[in-house]
Amino acid sequence: MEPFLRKRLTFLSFFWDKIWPAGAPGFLDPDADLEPEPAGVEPPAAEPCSPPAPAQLFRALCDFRAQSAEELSVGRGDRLYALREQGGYIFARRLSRPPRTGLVPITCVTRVTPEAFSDQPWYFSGISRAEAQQLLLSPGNAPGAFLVRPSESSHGDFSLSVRAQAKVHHYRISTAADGSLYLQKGQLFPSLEELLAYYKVHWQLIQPCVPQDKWERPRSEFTLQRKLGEGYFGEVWEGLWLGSVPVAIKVIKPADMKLTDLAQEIRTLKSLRHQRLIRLHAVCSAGVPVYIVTELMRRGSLQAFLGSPEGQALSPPLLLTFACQVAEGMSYLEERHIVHRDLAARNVLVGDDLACKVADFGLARLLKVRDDIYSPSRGSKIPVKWTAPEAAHYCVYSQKSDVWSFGVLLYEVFTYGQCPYEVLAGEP
Ligand SMILES: Nc1ncnc2c1ncn2[C@@H]1O[C@H](COP(=O)(O)OP(=O)(O)OP(=O)(O)O)[C@@H](O)[C@H]1O
Repeated sequence: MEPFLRKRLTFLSFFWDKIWPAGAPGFLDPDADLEPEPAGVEPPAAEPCSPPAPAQLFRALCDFRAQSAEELSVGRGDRLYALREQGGYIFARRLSRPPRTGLVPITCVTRVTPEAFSDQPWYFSGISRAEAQQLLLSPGNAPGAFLVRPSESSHGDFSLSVRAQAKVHHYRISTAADGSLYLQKGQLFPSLEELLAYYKVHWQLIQPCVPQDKWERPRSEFTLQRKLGEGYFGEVWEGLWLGSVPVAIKVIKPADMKLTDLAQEIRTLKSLRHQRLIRLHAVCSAGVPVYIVTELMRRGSLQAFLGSPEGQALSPPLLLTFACQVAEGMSYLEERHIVHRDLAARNVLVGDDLACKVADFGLARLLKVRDDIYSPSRGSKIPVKWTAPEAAHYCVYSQKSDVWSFGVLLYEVFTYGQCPYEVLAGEP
């Protein structure tokens, strides 16, 4: 009865709380009727069996007043669960306020993605359960500190990690069939914000976790051993971290870079993690030159590798696996709304096991602040042969211009590293 009423009449939650007080009064109670998130594999949500894909959740960007019986009035911030898309509308169920269904213009709504929370102090994207634990137990955080992170095993769901004295508890935030969120069965909320507001009161979630910059390391921990190459942003060195871990160290030329912009880009790099993207290990950004420390890819750039005797001997099916790996990395960037702007075989790196990883995805965005250099009027610094016409002519970079560059990269891959449009003078 209670779960049924709570689920159907969410707007009366205050009233249900009076009749059925919350399951976890006072401080954190790990034995409450919760979906604890066990280490390793998270349990499937107990109810219901088919939660909606995150792509079906929308949020209203503005107020919209229904003009006809088929339309649905929404207020800015309302959460909507799209049942279908229909021309320029979504036919949706409103999750906030009294639930109703109807048509809402697609221009008034935006899909809810984890990135939508990136401004929230409690939302930590791209961190694992173990990292959340380490962070919450670090000095600077006290009992009651909490954070929300994307679930590692259940795509589209979230997990809540909460510090209680010297322990951290992890709870799965599940999504019900109608798009509502819950920690305790039957205790449904239309949005993550409302769920947290409720548990802040009932569980004393005291303050969002204070981030520790685990990437920031002293420069003395790194030794430069061998110069690997040089690009627009500076030199790249093979080196050792704490005398033993092999790493690649990009030594940023201070002259060309506004440090505040660089800091913003480094923040982006820290939030991106995918097996097909170069992995950031550490940053030394106190003082100059700034070091950006990444995993070392021993076979260097894909372009150079394809031109080497070993590369020239590769079979076409292997070349196809290279292209697929790059596509996977780029697809992840697209999901995160990052435009690479400089995709080319020279910016893909190859590891010992022939794994390919996309590199320079964060730094390429600094082209925005290098307009004086990359603008079409100044011309020569644009990698013209890889750049889509609208980007080259009007500086309009998008996922579509990245797809253009990917096409050129395919040419490089299947010609074993030949330069595209070889008849055209000028490089690149
Ligand atoms: N993580 C890495 N592991 C191994 N080698 C690397 C790594 N990163 C870069 N390199 C080597 O250093 C060279 C220079 O890299 P960098 O990213 O600075 O310049 P680029 O990509 O060639 O040019 P630009 O940055 O101007 O587009 C690369 O061609 C590659 O051979």
